[in-house]
Amino acid sequence: MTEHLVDPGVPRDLHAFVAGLPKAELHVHHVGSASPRIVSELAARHPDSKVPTDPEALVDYFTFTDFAHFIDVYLSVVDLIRTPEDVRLLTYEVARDMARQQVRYAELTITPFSSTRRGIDEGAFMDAIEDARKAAEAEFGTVLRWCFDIPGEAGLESAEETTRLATDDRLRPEGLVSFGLGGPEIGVARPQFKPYFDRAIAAGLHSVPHAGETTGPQTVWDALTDLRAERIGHGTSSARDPELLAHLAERRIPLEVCPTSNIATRAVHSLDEHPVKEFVRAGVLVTINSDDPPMFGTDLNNEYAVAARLLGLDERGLADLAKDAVEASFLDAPGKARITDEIDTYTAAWLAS
Ligand SMILES: Nc1ncnc2c1ncn2[C@@H]1O[C@H](CCC(=O)c2cccc(C(=O)O)c2)[C@@H](O)[C@H]1O
Ligand SMILES: [Zn+2]
Repeated sequence: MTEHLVDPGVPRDLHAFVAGLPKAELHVHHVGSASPRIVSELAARHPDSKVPTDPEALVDYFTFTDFAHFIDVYLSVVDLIRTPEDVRLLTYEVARDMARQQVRYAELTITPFSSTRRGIDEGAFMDAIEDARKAAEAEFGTVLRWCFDIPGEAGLESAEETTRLATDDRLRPEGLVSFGLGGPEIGVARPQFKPYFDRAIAAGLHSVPHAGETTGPQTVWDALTDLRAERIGHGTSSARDPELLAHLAERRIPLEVCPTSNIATRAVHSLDEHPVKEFVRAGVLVTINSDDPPMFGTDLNNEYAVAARLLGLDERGLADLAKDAVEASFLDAPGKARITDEIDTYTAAWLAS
């Protein structure tokens, strides 16, 4: 964890434990993971961009007034990715940053529509992410899988295009495991995307839409009923509906909780008011994630430290949280067993020292 991300409410040795803990991340966006280092490199390639390259100016640039402002800024970073080589660089360097945090496995949410509509050739796009995935696994030991998401606000044209890219056997990349829906929720009702999710699910993809991040619990119900969600991106407003919490707990539908993101986009007022405690109390399977880490001034290790503070966890509690993410992932059984064993071995050695 970088020095500025030390949560003062968490003991230093717990931070050190988290830094070395093998982890899986299930909710993290491709473009939203571009660190200042990566943004600078991309901006140097495309100097006409309005995105600042200086890390200090980026901190201001990445301060959001609300969710809509966040999406505007997000799209300005999307505009920096113009060639298949940009896509490859971003993907490979994001994996390097993950490996530094002992992330062994990540499902990275990619919005291919945003790149193809900006003129990147679809085949070259797929080759770029796959090439980076294979290089990252070989060189950093981090296994990447993809979730292709529909940018809902871009309309049904984007839903059609994303579904085509995710299901056409000639295009669909080997690393693709799931299908999502992102962007603003207000005015973007989930049920209209049912036919697209039906096609993606029929093609063998898992359903993982964002829901209940910026709208109420009905959006989560819609994601469950119409989009057959197997996990929910955020699901923050589920806390307002006890029946929904009971349903999520009973069906073992995990929530992909991203605490700092919810504060940065002003979906939740403060960390102390974050409903993660209520989720755990209701027996819902919680996974901890970073969403768009550099844009929110966080990283996955910091999100685990925040969770430790909000949930009162010690080393064993944090190891259980890390194992829950592995369990909720779409990794195969031997892959899950390998990371789970590694978490147990690491934790036992730490506690014995
Ligand atoms: N916390 C988040 N919660 C939700 N989504 C998040 C979050 N973080 C990142 N995203 C990403 O933002 C994208 C938004 C893209 C979008 O709205 C849009 C609209 C119109 C045109 C275009 C275009 O490309 O031309 C794009 C989503 O697809 C998603 O992957
Ligand atoms: Zn997200």
